[in-house]
Amino acid sequence: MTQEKQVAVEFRNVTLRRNNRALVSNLNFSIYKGEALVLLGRSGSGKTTTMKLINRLLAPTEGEVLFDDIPTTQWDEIKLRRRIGYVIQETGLFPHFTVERNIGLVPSLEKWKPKQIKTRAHELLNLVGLEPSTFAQRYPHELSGGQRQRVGVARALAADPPMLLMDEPFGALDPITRLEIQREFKRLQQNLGKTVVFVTHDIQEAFVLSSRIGLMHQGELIVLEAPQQFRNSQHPEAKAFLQCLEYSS
Ligand SMILES: Nc1ncnc2c1ncn2[C@@H]1O[C@H](COP(=O)(O)OP(=O)(O)OP(=O)(O)O)[C@@H](O)[C@H]1O
Repeated sequence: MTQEKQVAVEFRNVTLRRNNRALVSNLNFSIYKGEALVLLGRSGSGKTTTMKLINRLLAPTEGEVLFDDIPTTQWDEIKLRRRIGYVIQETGLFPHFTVERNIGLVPSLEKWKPKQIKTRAHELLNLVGLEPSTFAQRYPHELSGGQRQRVGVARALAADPPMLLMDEPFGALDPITRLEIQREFKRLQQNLGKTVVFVTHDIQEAFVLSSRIGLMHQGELIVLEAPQQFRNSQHPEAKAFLQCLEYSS
């Protein structure tokens, strides 16, 4: 049975300029519901800018970004961001809140009952592989980097948003923990059916996580392919990235 792909986000002729310089130009692509799209590219290629256009931390200078068929500029900002979890490298956990309270932040803003928030926080801790009785009452500084990232993922999932944006969330981890958490996250993403946009400059990570890889170069999206097709790309920038894989294998 072939399933009709449903569009979650669409970029239509999107350009963003600052001081007469285009940070991203002429972006035209769709992100499908349930997929894991990895934006890959060198530092400064425009990955983070593209991501921030989705949750309207930035707005296009030209063109439009549609979330659920409505331009982001027409969305109520709060409502839009509640539908889009956001995980960044530094996790942004509040240092003076326990793990449980950090995870329950959005549910408490949405006025869930305390008992319901606690149950949800514990459910999510289990989901990301942290034993609630050990971790729920700890503070962020009492966790390792990998554990903090897991809490960051749990927090982003707390109110069950259909979409997650992840900006190099595993960048600071040692390679073994990183691979472990990448694999777990991939499984989690597939099981939960979330739409994920993931930014990285690490092609190995792109191959572990993605259903499609979008390669950015100088503010443009130059290749957008499933990993198998990406491997055969003849674009010089794609070949430069693929060479990094050869060195690591
Ligand atoms: N607010 C801003 N004002 C002006 N220029 C900016 C702004 N934010 C980013 N830029 C520039 O836009 C370009 C793209 O930046 P962006 O952060 O999107 O790249 P990136 O691919 O995510 O890089 P990295 O991997 O280093 O995080 C860079 O040249 C950056 O210096």
